[in-house]
Amino acid sequence: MIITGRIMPPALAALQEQCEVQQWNQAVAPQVSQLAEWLKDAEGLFVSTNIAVNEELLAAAPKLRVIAQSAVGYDNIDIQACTNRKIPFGNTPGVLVETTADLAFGLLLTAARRIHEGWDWVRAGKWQPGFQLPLGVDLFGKTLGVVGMGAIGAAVARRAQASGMKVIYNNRRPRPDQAALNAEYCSFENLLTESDFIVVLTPLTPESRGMFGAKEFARMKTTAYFINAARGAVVDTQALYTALIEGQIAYAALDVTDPEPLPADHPLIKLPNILIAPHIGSATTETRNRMALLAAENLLLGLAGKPLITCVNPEVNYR
Ligand SMILES: NC(=O)C1=CN([C@@H]2O[C@H](COP(=O)(O)OP(=O)(O)OC[C@H]3O[C@@H](n4cnc5c(N)ncnc54)[C@H](O)[C@@H]3O)[C@@H](O)[C@H]2O)C=CC1
Ligand SMILES: O=C(O)C(=O)CO
Repeated sequence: MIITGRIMPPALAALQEQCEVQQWNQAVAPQVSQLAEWLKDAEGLFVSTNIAVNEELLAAAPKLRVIAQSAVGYDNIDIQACTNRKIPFGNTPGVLVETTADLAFGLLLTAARRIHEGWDWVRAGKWQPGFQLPLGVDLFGKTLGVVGMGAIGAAVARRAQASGMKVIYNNRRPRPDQAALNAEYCSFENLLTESDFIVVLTPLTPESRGMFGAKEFARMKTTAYFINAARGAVVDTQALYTALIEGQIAYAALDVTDPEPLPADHPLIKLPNILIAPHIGSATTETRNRMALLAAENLLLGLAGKPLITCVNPEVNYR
């Protein structure tokens, strides 16, 4: 089997105990051509989100019987192409929910209270008597709009409610547990106009790609804070840049960008009203171990011809 990047040691050990493992050990993800020799004979593939599993890769790996990814989002995977070849694909839902919600809500709180700007001032020796930093904004009493009220969205909603915020949300459909969530379903258009803070947690799909563009930013409050912890391409980056420089919205906080990594000279980085984290939503030791172990378990099950625990294309999962 092949591992296309570095993975957490316990998961690596579990895989090495049971299979012959070929691992790509460089920081930059491999091209299909660089894996060609390994792919010819590989029966299992352990990937991460920085590699595309597409027709080209699958055609180079005729013996593949299972693919596992240590991430919940799978916009980098051509699921139909896997299904056509009867290859089950497993992701890692659930195990990263609270950790990613902490980061998304942490971005919201940090941006609202300008914690990162304050620290920059202190570190630069600018802390003088009197207060010269721009003031932050309160969370309590404000409205949070969650776009994509799935597992992580709901965990963010709970954090916001504990901070005294009202929560509204937009989803593909209203949630059956809406009363327990204590959050009101509303149209995408109304969410844009009513929210003081917007947190995006949808998967990246053909429908959600570019769903935040010039028209959507123009509808938001000029005081709105926009937080994206989903995937960079859900947002039109140029439109976000324009909205921030023209004051159509107040602030953005991003854990994901388009492109990724964001080049060091990218115009977004120079803006005063933005906070960007390098895609660290699930990046704690505990959660990265849980994710890698679940992916390793999926992979070993698939190789044994048994059902994967979390399979995105159940019609070809083993039975
Ligand atoms: N920043 C990071 O490190 C991480 C990012 N993610 C991203 O967050 C996404 C969500 O993860 P989960 O909450 O576990 O998934 P989930 O499947 O539980 O929730 C996704 C929700 O989005 C809704 N949705 C789908 N398309 C939509 C659309 N066009 N408009 C409105 N709502 C839509 C679905 O109905 C569902 O309720 C992942 O797909 C991934 O891309 C996930 C983990 C870590
Ligand atoms: O799980 C995911 O989808 C991620 O983005 C990485 O944690």
